[in-house]
Amino acid sequence: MLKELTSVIDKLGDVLADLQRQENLATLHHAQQASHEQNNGIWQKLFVGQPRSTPPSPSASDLTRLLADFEHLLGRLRHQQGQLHRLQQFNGQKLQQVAQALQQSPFTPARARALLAELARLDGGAHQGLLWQLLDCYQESLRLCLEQEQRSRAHQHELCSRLQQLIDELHFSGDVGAELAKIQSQLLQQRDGLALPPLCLRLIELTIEGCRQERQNSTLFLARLNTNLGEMHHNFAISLSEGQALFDARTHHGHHIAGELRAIGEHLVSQDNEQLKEEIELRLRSITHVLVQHERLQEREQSLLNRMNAMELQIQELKQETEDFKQRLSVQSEKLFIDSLTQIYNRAAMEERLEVEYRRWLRYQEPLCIALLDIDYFKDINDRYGHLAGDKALRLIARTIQKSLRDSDFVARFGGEEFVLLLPNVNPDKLNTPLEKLREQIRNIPFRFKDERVTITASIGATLFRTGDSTTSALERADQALYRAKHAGRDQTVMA
Ligand SMILES: Nc1nc2c(ncn2[C@@H]2O[C@H](COP(=O)(O)OP(=O)(O)OP(=O)(O)O)[C@@H](O)[C@H]2O)c(=O)[nH]1
Repeated sequence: MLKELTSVIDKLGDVLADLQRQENLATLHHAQQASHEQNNGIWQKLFVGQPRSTPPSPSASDLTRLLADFEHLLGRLRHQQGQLHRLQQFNGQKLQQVAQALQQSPFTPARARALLAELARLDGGAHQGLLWQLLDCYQESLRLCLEQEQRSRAHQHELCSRLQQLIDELHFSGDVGAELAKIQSQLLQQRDGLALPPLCLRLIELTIEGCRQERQNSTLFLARLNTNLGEMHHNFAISLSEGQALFDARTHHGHHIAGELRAIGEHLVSQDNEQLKEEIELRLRSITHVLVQHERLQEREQSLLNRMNAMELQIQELKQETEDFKQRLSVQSEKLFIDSLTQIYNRAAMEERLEVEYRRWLRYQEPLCIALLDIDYFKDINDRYGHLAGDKALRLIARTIQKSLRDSDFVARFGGEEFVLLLPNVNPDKLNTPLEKLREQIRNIPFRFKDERVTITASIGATLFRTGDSTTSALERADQALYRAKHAGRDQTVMA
């Protein structure tokens, strides 16, 4: 997919370069035509009547706008290409790790091993992220089968809900989509832990199948786009050389006419009458000949302009198609960075953003805070009011955190009931204030489960980046601070 995208981006780059050349030519053409008309205007009026007004070139007036649009589009596509590439690398590594762990496990059955081999051959593309999570669930379900019944029930429930969330993120249509929906409802009533591993495997198979189909569709779409761009590139090249040839010919004719007129002027002063008459007749025949050719050139120019009009339409259509494609890409990469339950950023997005903020911190040394927020006794909420109540609480808490932060701050669901916050450019002396305010806001959310008013609290561990820190060392320090907050009785903020 990335390869096809790269080739489309390259083609767009070619078309953009053509557009730029076309614009330069149009500008030059207009400038030279203006000066040419100024020089010969009087003579033209004398011999040809009013100068024929050339219809305004559509490309000249609209090219600048098109160029800016194309450049913008190209820039955004390149940016998205980079983002996708990094994310695919991350997900690819994760996929490899989980697959390796499964390969090495003595409990992995033959069907799963066959699927792992298939996965190694498949380029999962945009779905690598989901695939490694599904493999992770599968590994977990195998482990649950081997565990004691008592402990495994809660975990089994959790795993079912995780799998349902993952299915939510898959947007396959047709048979694959229908079977996924069936599995999702099976997961709702899942009682038997032993049935989970085969269900997981079926999910992985379906994801691979869906991936293949989606890849096929994307490849077809990109191939069509690529062909269209290729044709456009070709047409541009032809029009460009045709335009250049016409321009050269018109300039040549202009010089010719000017030369003839100059010669007439010279003869007027130096020759006697009879000779002068012959000379002028000869010159006029020559000028008439040039003017006929000139008319033909103008017809050719008119047809070139018509072709360019048609090409502009083609460009607009192509732009629309590329815009649609960009939209699809955006939706896809957004989905890759958004947590499906809470609709805030997920861990992958956090890792991207952390890198960006860290590099900015290294460069400008403005205070950067990283904080971990973990909901207290969340397991009790699940156990007492059910998993769905737990999910609802997570959604509300995520929304509360998001609302409480400044626009420049960042929050992501780190996993389970844990969130990570990045607060750039904070006042180190007043760092506690926004974090304590946030903790209070969570505590004051009016939860109501089974007609009971429930207070949910959170613990926060936070730290500022220090000289010599890496992203990992700062994150570990925030984690230790969170650990201390939990052990000191929860519902508090600890700075490290
Ligand atoms: N409903 C729901 N629960 C989840 C989700 N992800 C993780 N959990 C639950 O979050 C709970 C976390 O439990 P623990 O790690 O023991 O932590 P805790 O109960 O919050 O206790 P402390 O963190 O020590 O205060 C587990 O029961 C998980 O099942 C989810 O997406 N939805």
